[in-house]
Amino acid sequence: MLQAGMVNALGAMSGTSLDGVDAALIRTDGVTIEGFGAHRYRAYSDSERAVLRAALGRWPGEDLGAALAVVQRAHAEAMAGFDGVDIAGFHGQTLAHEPGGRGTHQLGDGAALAEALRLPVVWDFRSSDVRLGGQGAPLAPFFHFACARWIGADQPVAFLNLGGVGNLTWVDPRHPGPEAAGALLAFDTGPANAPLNDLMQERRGLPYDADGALSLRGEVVEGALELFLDEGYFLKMPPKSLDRNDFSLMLDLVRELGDADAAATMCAMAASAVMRGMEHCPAPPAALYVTGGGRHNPVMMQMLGVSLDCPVAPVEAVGLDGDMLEAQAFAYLAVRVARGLPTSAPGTTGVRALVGGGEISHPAG
Ligand SMILES: Nc1ncnc2c1ncn2[C@@H]1O[C@H](COP(=O)(O)OP(=O)(O)OP(=O)(O)O)[C@@H](O)[C@H]1O
Ligand SMILES: CC(=O)N[C@H]1[C@@H]2OC[C@@H](O2)[C@@H](O)[C@@H]1O[C@H](C)C(=O)O
Repeated sequence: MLQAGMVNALGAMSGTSLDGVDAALIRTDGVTIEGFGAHRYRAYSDSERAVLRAALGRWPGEDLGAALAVVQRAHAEAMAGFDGVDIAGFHGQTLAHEPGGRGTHQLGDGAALAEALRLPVVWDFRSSDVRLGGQGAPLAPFFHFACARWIGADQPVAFLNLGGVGNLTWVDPRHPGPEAAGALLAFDTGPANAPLNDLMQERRGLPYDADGALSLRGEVVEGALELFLDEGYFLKMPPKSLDRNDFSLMLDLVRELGDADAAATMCAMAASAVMRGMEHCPAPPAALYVTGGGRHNPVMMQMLGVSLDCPVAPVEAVGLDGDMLEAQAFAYLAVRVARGLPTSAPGTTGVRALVGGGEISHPAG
């Protein structure tokens, strides 16, 4: 087991948007963040993305050779050449997520990556949580607790990740640690960018609505928004988590709309899902800090700002890097796993007791 003390951890994340791999260094003992280091983004090529897209929804045992080769190559490239790394965290690519059913599937071979990088690699972070009755997601909340301390928060704050799917963490940093009952409440809010990306691909042949250019020109269609908010998911109490395509109905709801109105309405759906999610928070947070690609969409940000009762700002406002926060999270979690510390709790994934998820692979010799 890794001894207590500060180490340099390199984390990598390939998110549900399938855009590429983020890799980032942090210095931590798995409790406190001492500082952040170098980072890199390695994009998937169009052909690599097509291979990964075709593998979505597949489970271990199915034909995944081509997708696995893409994941391994992209991560080996993204994570190579960083100086002074002690340990690595490898999330893998989520292909399927069905916590109450078949489980959760992150494609990736940590043992092979440990050989390629010649580093100890922590991987398969979510399975044990699911096996013990948890959602297996979100897992960033323990890191968010450390971030709240790092930014000097002395009252509850919230972090919102607007990735393909949205997830919200409410943190009370006055507790002694993230494992304390009541320190964290976290869950997936609903779809964020994934359906908007699918719309852009379908109608414009573009991967996403860059800087909200199309959404800015549209009007929100209230009828479609109301139908969306009728979904039972929003009434469900946390814990709750989503697969990328759980809300494919969203595209159907905007099918008859013009491109700009459809895009604007989808932004409103993502923002309203967050608004509904905020109702679950035990107390209003002092601020909501937004991370993930959606913070670059001014329409989504503006809608959040007007609909929430607390200040809304990108995480950069408090000195964090919203493009790298998830990669940093899996670096931090890798150190926790290696030190035998928990990575999820009843308030984050709904697991019955504290769980430290993840396997550790060491390079041979
Ligand atoms: N400049 C921009 N303008 C508008 N949207 C953007 C911009 N940059 C990124 N995005 C959106 O953010 C998405 C990527 O976000 P991010 O990298 O946080 O997602 P992810 O990590 O793949 O997803 P998840 O967190 O669900 O696993 C893009 O697919 C796009 O929809
Ligand atoms: C199963 C899975 O990969 N879930 C992701 C996804 O992307 C956002 C949201 O859905 C969140 O639940 C999670 O990722 C973040 C990093 C998390 O675990 O905290």
